[in-house]
Amino acid sequence: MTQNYFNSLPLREQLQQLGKCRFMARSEFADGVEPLRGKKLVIVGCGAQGLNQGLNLRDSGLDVSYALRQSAIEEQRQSWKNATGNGFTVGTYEELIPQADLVLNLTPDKQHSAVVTEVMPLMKEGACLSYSHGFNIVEEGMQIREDLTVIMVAPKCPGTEVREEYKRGFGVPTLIAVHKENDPKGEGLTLAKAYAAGTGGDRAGVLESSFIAEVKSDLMGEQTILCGMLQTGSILCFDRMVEKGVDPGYAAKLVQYGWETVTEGLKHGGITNMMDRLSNPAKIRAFHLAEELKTIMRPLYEKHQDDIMSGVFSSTMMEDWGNDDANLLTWRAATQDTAFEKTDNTATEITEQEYYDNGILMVAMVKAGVELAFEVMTAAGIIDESAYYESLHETPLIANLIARKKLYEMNVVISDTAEYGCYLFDHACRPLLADFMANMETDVIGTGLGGENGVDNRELIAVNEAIRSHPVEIVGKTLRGYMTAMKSIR
Ligand SMILES: NC(=O)C1=CN([C@@H]2O[C@H](COP(=O)(O)OP(=O)(O)OC[C@H]3O[C@@H](n4cnc5c(N)ncnc54)[C@H](OP(=O)(O)O)[C@@H]3O)[C@@H](O)[C@H]2O)C=CC1
Ligand SMILES: CC[C@](O)(C(C)=O)C(=O)O
Ligand SMILES: [Mg+2]
Ligand SMILES: [Mg+2]
Repeated sequence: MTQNYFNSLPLREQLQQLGKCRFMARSEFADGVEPLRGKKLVIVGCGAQGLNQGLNLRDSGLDVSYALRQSAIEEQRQSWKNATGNGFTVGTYEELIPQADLVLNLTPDKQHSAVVTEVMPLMKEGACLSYSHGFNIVEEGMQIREDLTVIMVAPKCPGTEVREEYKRGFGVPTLIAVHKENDPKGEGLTLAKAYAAGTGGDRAGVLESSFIAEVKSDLMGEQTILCGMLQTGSILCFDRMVEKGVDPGYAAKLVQYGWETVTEGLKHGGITNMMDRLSNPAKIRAFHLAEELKTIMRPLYEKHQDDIMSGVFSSTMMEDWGNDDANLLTWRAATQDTAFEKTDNTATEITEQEYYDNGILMVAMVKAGVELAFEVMTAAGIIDESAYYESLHETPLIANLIARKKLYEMNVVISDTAEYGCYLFDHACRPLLADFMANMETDVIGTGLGGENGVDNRELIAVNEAIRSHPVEIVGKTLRGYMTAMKSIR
């Protein structure tokens, strides 16, 4: 039985690693993928991250192949199809791992202990093992052979986006880290930088972080604003509209595409721009609704962060892993069974502006969720830049997944830890918001404010000031500025 690594550290070390976050200069990537050129990169697993990272790394000139478990090869499962269908060499662990200079573990987190235990004895002396999420190291306390270097390259995006951005000539923001206990040759950072350059991450912004900061912020973001809040908001907004007589097909469409539309505004100009897309009276309504939501939900957000910090969340989830995912599978089935999921959309067109005008409550939920996640993360010692990526930055990407095929699709594409945490949040948040929702009328969700258009100038000025001065807006403006600058110099 391994021990939670974070909990084993003295407080000062915990705080130091939680606060580790340095935005790296583009010049630090001047060597590009050179440190990995000619080396053998073997990816274990060919799913959401495995396939897309592998395609990028190969297109960047690196030698990539896939080690899959024997059964996946024999049964020609999806992972085998993904890899062979894209012309990659595929082999068993025994065939490929012993020659690998870098083994990229891109299997689901719940398999990491088993996979690493099997792969590690096959790895050659002095090779490097990488992860895209620090769960196994931080929460499970996985012990890695002393001669091996252990790094993390964690794209802050779903795998599909990792590939799409690369094909557009860019990349996605990425956190890199070296596990302090496993850097025998002092080459971890060089390898992590080359790997991040190979995926295109260096063109979008790389944070030098720690395994701990990545895990504690990633889990928080995905459970609360990214997936939990959007799932809860979808179900509550749909059900309330139908209850109040809105056509179910219209309600389903407004919710399914509404998140994507309003968070497109967020992507370009933060909460300020998303709120500016509303009329002045609607903005003031959304602002007050968001304030109310923040008051009601703050204890829940804090509970999620506390449980993540203490290890309660991970041990609860690991119990479910040991129980053949009994809870996860029940919750997944229940999500598929919601009225929102099962209702067909109307064929009637909803214009871009109508999504804002008739979705004031959805805008308020996004604002409240992003701000709360950011506030609670930073209060726990996570640095603003990390908190921004794990809240505001990723929200539009997850909203895109809902636009594709509603909540089921979102839960399929995100990682297993994200899916589990999303259900936990959703099941606690829906009852918490029951009284609040009972007061919502169709003017804020479904039909819009109509002729209501008077505002008090002083109130509008105060609301605008409060929106613009939130810390997530300050750091967001800087980070989006870097991304725009990087795009424009290519
Ligand atoms: N999903 C995402 O967008 C993100 C994921 N990450 C991280 O990336 C890592 C990979 O996650 P993700 O891409 O979602 O994983 P997926 O669930 O998409 O892919 C899993 C792959 O691993 C294989 N696999 C499953 N079980 C085992 C096992 N026991 N032994 C060996 N191979 C196995 C599967 O193939 P088969 O079953 O055919 O063998 C499949 O190819 C995780 O650490 C995750 O936290 C980080 C950022 C975002
Ligand atoms: C949903 C969030 C994420 O953390 C991600 C795509 O970054 C995941 O684990 O899937
Ligand atoms: Mg993430
Ligand atoms: Mg995650």
